[in-house]
Amino acid sequence: MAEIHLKSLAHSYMKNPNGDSDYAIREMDHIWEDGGAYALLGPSGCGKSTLLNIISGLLEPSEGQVLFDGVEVNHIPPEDRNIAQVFQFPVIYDSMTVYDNLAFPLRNMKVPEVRVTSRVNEIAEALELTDVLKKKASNLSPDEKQKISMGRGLVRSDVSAILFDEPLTVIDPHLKWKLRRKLKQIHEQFDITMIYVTHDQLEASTFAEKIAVMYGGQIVQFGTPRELFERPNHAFVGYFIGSPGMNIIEVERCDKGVRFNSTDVPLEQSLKSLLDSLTSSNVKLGIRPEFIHVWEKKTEGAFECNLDYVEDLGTYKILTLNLDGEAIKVRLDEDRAIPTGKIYISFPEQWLKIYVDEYLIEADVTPVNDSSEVKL
Ligand SMILES: Nc1ncnc2c1ncn2[C@@H]1O[C@H](COP(=O)(O)OP(=O)(O)OP(=O)(O)O)[C@@H](O)[C@H]1O
Repeated sequence: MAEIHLKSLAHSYMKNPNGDSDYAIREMDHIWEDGGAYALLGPSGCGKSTLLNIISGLLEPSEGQVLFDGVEVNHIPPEDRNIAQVFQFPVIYDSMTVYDNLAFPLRNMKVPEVRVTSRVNEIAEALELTDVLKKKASNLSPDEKQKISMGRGLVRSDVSAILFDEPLTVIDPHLKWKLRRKLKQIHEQFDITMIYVTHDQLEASTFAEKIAVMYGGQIVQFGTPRELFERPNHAFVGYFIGSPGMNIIEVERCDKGVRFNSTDVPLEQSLKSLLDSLTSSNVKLGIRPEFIHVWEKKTEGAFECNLDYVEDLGTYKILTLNLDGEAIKVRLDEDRAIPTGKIYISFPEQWLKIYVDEYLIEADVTPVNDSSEVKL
């Protein structure tokens, strides 16, 4: 196992890059600690596969270093890096039995057959493949095939890390959840560093202890699911995490705090002072739909809105409100009645976030309580 350190790492597919937009990975420093279960989450094209391929050695970075336990591996080929990679589509030998598929990486390394047998049986049991060990791989379902791919990564005891590149893409939705749980169990059992690439926040948060959110070739936040939800460091994280994502409104400074159209939103004094000390005019207000208070009557500090429409999603409802020309999403529990007539909303101070040049600014930093699970 190994700690994976990406040091001043950047990658451009171009020979002579000229500016940020020519880079698939913009300069980053990041450490994946030994034995962690991580997700790399981000939209299509943000650089996830490029980063994974750099770690596995399929791609050499154009700048910076990849260090395994402090040793640079930039020029070490994938087969000598002790990294297993599981791709979207299962990489297995269809004509071989499941047993021979799992044994293949060990036999390649000339591991004695007795040890091959015990390791293959151990991995097959962990992945619930014992009953199909003698079957030809070609006769199996896509999820069983993907489990063989995972097993081929796990079977080598010298593996430093397993990288999963959207491994559940070809799996039926009802089996995805089962396989994710299995992966989590496997991580606990074998204690291997795992990095799981996905663009699906639910997959990321059910698998990973910590999630790296990528956007535009950079890791914009690395944190627990709760940290990403309660304190998005970057406006993109606010928008991308949560269903629906954070309400993000472009604002300008005013006497009390910030303003959009003719609506003034007061800010707590220390936050306002911090905002006033910065010069950028790229200022945004963020508030999660879950944290907005809904009132049925005019209430001090609450804003009057019109209800545009309601989506009933069973366990909760999403209201789309019009607040002074801005569409604001509010999430209400199923047992809350939808107010009729005018609706009044307020933004509790602790959940009101201010972003300057897309990054969160905070006057008082209180730690996020990570003891309970977060629902995304
Ligand atoms: N071989 C390549 N040559 C040139 N540009 C590439 C190559 N591979 C990827 N890119 C570009 O690099 C950027 C990052 O791509 P990458 O595939 O790493 O993103 P991703 O987050 O994995 O996306 P997806 O989820 O769609 O696979 C994109 O702009 C992409 O077009």
